[in-house]
Amino acid sequence: MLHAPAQYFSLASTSSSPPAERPFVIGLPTGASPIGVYKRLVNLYNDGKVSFKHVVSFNMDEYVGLPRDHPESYHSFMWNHLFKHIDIPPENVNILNGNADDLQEECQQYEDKIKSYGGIELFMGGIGPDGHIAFNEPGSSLQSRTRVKTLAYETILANARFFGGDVSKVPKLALTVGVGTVMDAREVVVIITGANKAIALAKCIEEGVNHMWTVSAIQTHPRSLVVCDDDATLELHVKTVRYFKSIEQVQDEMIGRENLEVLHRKQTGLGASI
Ligand SMILES: N[C@@H]1[C@@H](O)[C@H](O)[C@@H](COP(=O)(O)O)O[C@@H]1O
Repeated sequence: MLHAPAQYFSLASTSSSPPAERPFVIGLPTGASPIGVYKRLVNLYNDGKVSFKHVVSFNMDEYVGLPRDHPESYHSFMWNHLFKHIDIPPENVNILNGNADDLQEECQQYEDKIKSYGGIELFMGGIGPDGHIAFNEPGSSLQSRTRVKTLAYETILANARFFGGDVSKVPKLALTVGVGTVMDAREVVVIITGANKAIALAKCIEEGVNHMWTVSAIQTHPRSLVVCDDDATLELHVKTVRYFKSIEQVQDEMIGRENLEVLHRKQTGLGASI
C-alpha cells in the first residue's frame, strides 16, 4: 500500500489511451500534492504518449461562494495545472459548482452523474494534515456522499497560505464528494507528502479505521495505494517503514518493472490511462 511516487507513476509512461466506447473515469484532487503528477501527465501528453480525449473527470471538491474565476477556486487550479494543457474535452470535466442556487441539488446531480458513467475507475486524492480526504473533515461519516461541508479550523488555517495568509479570506464552506463516493471507485490512490502530514499517515495506515481520520477508510478498500515521501513517514514505526520497503523490494525483484506494467494493464483492462 505504501509506494514511492516515481515508481507508481512510471507505470503510466508506456500506456495508451482509453477508447471512445469506454471512457476512463477519473477522480481528481487539488492542492500541492498532485502538482507533480499533473506535470507528468502534461509531459506524457506533449510527448504523444497519452490522450485525454476519452477521459471523464470528476473533481473532489470546491469552495462555496468563491467566484469560479477566482485564482484560488478549484476550477482555476484545475484549468491552470492540467486541463488547459491537455486534450480533455471541456464537457468531460466535472467540478462541483460552489455557486449553485441549490447546493444540495448540485451535490445530488454530481452523484447521479458519476453513477451514469458506471462509477469512477480511479480516484486520486490528497489529504489535509487532519487526515481529511477531499473535504471530509474529522467526524465525517465514512459512508458519506457528496454534500455541503463546514471546514474545520485547522483546514482553514492550512489553506490560508493560498489566500495571502489571511484566514478571513478562506471560504468556510465547501462542496465535497463523500468518503463513500471515493471508496466506491474501483481503485484509490492517495498522495501523502511532507512532515505536516506525518501524523495523518500514521493514523491512516497504522491504526484502525476511524472517522476522525477519514483517509483511514482506505484500509477497507480492496485496491488502494498510498504514495508518500520520506518526510511523511516520520511518525511511522521503523518496523512499518521497513515492512513496506521490503515488500516493494521483493515485488521489484520478482516481477520486474516491465512485467509490472503488463500486470497493471491486465488488471485494469484499460491500458492504464495514466
Ligand atoms: N480539499 C483539499 C483536499 O482535497 C486536499 O487534499 C488538501 C491537501 O492539499 P495539499 O496537497 O496542498 O496539502 O487540500 C484541501 O484541503
